Amino acid sequence: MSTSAPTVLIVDDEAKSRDRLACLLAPGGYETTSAASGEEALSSVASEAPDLILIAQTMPGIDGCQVASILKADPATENIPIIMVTGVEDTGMRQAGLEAGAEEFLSKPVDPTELGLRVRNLLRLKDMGDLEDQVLVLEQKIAARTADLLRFRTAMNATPDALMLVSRDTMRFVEVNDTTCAMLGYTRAEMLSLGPVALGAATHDELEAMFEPTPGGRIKPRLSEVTLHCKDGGVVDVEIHRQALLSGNDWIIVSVVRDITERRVAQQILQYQASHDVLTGLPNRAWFYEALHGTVRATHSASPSVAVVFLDLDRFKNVNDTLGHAMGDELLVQFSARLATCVGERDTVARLGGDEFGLILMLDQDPAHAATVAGRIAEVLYPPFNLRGFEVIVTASVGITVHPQDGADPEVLIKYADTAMYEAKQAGRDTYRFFTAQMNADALQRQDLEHALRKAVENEEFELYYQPKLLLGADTIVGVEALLRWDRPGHGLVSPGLFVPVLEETGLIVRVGRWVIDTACRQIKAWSLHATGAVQVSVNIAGRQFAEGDLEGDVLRALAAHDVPAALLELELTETSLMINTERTMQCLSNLRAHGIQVSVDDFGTGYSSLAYLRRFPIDKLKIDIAFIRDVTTNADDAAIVNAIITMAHSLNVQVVAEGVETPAQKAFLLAHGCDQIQGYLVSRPLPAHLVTSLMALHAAKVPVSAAA
Ligand SMILES: Nc1nc2c(ncn2[C@@H]2O[C@H](COP(=O)(O)O[C@H]3[C@@H](O)[C@H](n4cnc5c(=O)[nH]c(N)nc54)O[C@@H]3COP(=O)(O)O)[C@@H](O)[C@H]2O)c(=O)[nH]1
Repeated sequence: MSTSAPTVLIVDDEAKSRDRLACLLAPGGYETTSAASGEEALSSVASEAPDLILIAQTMPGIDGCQVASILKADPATENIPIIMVTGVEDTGMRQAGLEAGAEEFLSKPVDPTELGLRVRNLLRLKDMGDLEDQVLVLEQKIAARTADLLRFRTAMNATPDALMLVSRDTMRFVEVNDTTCAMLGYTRAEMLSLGPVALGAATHDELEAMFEPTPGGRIKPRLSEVTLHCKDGGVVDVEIHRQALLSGNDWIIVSVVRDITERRVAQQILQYQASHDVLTGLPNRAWFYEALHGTVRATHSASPSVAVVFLDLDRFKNVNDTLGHAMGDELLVQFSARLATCVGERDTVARLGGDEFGLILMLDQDPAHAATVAGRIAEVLYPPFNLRGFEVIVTASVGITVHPQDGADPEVLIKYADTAMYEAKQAGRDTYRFFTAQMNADALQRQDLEHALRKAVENEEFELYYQPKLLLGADTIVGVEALLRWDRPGHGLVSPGLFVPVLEETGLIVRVGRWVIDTACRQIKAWSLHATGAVQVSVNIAGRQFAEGDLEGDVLRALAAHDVPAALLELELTETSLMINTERTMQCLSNLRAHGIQVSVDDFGTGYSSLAYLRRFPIDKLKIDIAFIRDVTTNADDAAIVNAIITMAHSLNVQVVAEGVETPAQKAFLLAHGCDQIQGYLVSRPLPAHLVTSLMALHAAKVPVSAAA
């Protein structure tokens, strides 16, 4: 509704009438305009619509009725009230005017009071009509806005993500969806009284930073992962995608918030699996290395010094081999639990792989604390492990190195701990060793030896020497033992006592052992073709040759390749190698023996087996270890043991060879007690094949063999 003066358009072809009407309306405060014809009236309305029209019914050209019907037919002008002014009091004319759309009639001469009343009433009615129209328009707008809002809310609530709109002015939420409320446990009203800062979603500064444009003038969206606080005190991990937007004249931040609890849990599980050992639940090697790097970096703040400890279970392989892998696993699980009780809260225990474990110990003051822990480990290992009814006793070898005294680099510390552990093994197991500089020198030397041995295998730097065995009583050479020799370039002959253990540890013995068998068979053949005649040759077989190689195949192939009778080859095995991998070893020996190959047990007496135990194996000979022969003539115990071995072996139909016989007195003792053969420096040192050939020739010519040696 207009607040300015109402406008009235006066239409009449007579100027006098127009003026009179204008005069009559002036006191009412109306603003009047005039038109002299129907055409002029229509154009005036088109340019500016009046609030009311006073129009003469009869006019030349377009008359009052025509103007009325045109205006009433147009929605833009249909609401303008029209008073038709007529000079003719005629019912037909009046009816035509009403039909054309005029609201009122006035007769000329127009009564001023009536004119005033009719104009006022019609304008009031029009105002009311305008108001209704406006209310209607407003209602329509409100309905449209409500529908918009509903659509917006429905859309917001339809997404599984939480949506939050934040006003920049207040830094509070101005709109949130149902998911937000469900996620955080607040009602919508409660949410609208809060802001992102209160939920822990961001700091005020971080939110303000959202509005900083890039150098190119863009407001960039941001992605972040945070933990939101819920109403009940709980938390929820979320990923928030934020974008600052201009909404009308206000800036808002639109945040799309996604619950990533499941993703985080999955990540944590993956992380755990990547850093922990599945079997024992202990941290794994990768984690241990990472922890050691971190500890060494922080040593000065965390602890003045740190011990790195490597631990290896002794003869764990035996448990796997004899009781099976499931029992081996069970042992590792039980051991891990015991090990964890040996360290403090700040220390680390990890499984490095197999039966190898690593510890990082915080040594507040005293490096000897590491020795205390090693002692505790020995103690917790003392009670036997119960593996589904089987009682198993286990010991461990422990190597310790201390940072920063021994080294600063984690890799070096790990190497040193490993070296110290190796030394503990070498010292007889079930003990611990602190790393020393000498150990490092030894380790480097061993590394050098290992490297040179690998080259020796490639370059075929090995040779076989042979040591004769004498048949007691007859004093004839009945065989020889093949002994490996290595002429190391630049070093000369290296003692087998030094390099054979390295060949065994590295597994190179499998390849070298195959070469020994082949070379021995070639030599048997050579002697068979020589005047000396056939000679039985025994070769030493290492335990790993049973476990890893194809010993049976190697032996049969060598015999066939050199066309050698099986009876001329003897295999010498230590008691220990017989006890490892028992089933496989026994099967292999039985098969070879079935081909006629002889089997002898070397170094007898140094292991823990009894003769009764050895009966299970298909063996032909026992070689009494040099340790019992050395003092056999002076030590009553050794004499008794040797005597007992000879008697028991004979009762089992097994021949006896005495090793390391150096004196005629030893020989006499052994002859007197029924020993079958002797081997030792008294007969001959190990010799190259051609010298053994000469020795056998001399022997055949009845030259005393001791003189030839
Ligand atoms: N798996 C393999 N092991 C092998 C092979 N060749 C040798 N070896 C083993 O190396 C160890 C040391 O051997 P070696 O230095 O050759 O010593 C042998 C003899 O020289 C020594 N011996 C012989 N008689 C005497 C003696 O009167 N006194 C004395 N002090 N030593 C003597 O004994 C060694 C032979 O021992 P054994 O094998 O137990 O019969 C040694 O363990 C070898 O077995 C190989 O090819 N494979």
